[in-house]
Amino acid sequence: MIDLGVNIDHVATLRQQRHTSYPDPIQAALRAEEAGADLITLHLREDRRHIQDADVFAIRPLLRTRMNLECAVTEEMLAIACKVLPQDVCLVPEKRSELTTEGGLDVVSGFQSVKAAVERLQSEGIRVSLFIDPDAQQIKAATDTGASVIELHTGAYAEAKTEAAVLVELDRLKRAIQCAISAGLRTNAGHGLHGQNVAPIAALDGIAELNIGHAIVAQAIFDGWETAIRNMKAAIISARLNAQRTGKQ
Ligand SMILES: CC(=O)[C@@H](O)[C@H](O)COP(=O)(O)O
Ligand SMILES: NCC(=O)COP(=O)(O)O
Repeated sequence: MIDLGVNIDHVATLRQQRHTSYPDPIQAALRAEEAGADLITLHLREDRRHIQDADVFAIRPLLRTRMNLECAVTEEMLAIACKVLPQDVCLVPEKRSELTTEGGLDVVSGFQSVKAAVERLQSEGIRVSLFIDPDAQQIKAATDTGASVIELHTGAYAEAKTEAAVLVELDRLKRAIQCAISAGLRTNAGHGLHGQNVAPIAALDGIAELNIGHAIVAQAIFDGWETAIRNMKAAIISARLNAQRTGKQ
């Protein structure tokens, strides 16, 4: 109905803070699957601030669900992805100085390099997703690269400060979903989602998967890892069922 991808990046952030061996992202991934994660998402950043190459290689054969590897469109990352062979790769923009991924990949400006990356990954049997802003031009360009999936960046929605601004962002997302679905794209979403803001996004018919990390790791401090995942999954499924029952999105 709607998949939950649990992003384990910030389990690794905590480990890297002290260069200890714990908390272990491998254990986080396997226990996330037990708690109901439909896939495991992890972002191998160029600066290796959280997930390390060894984590990606170790986790890949152990997963019973699927791996969604997020990475930048660089020769180094594409070569790693072609060695790891995750089921999904999500191509994301990266800025070294950013705290987190600030916006979507500019597929319009970087069309040739994104298209070449999509073709290279697909030739290895990897499904490719493009992490983009909810924008019709970006969706058109994403479709033209031959990618079959997009992930809509929900950061602007998550950061909207007033009710009116939230509604504007939700409307942008709704229009983007319609546009993507008409183009035949599987449409995922994520970034900045948490227990208090996830329901309106999960309710949007057409969203196939939500990727959520930072808030689950944060909530796990209070509730425990598995409970935080189970509660997030219950929240998104209940929002979707409620929308289907009432016809309201
Ligand atoms: C691309 C994306 O949205 C995720 O990778 C998520 O933001 C977690 O990683 P960072 O916090 O390092 O951006
Ligand atoms: N692609 C978004 C993602 O994987 C999770 O983002 P966040 O929940 O850590 O902000």
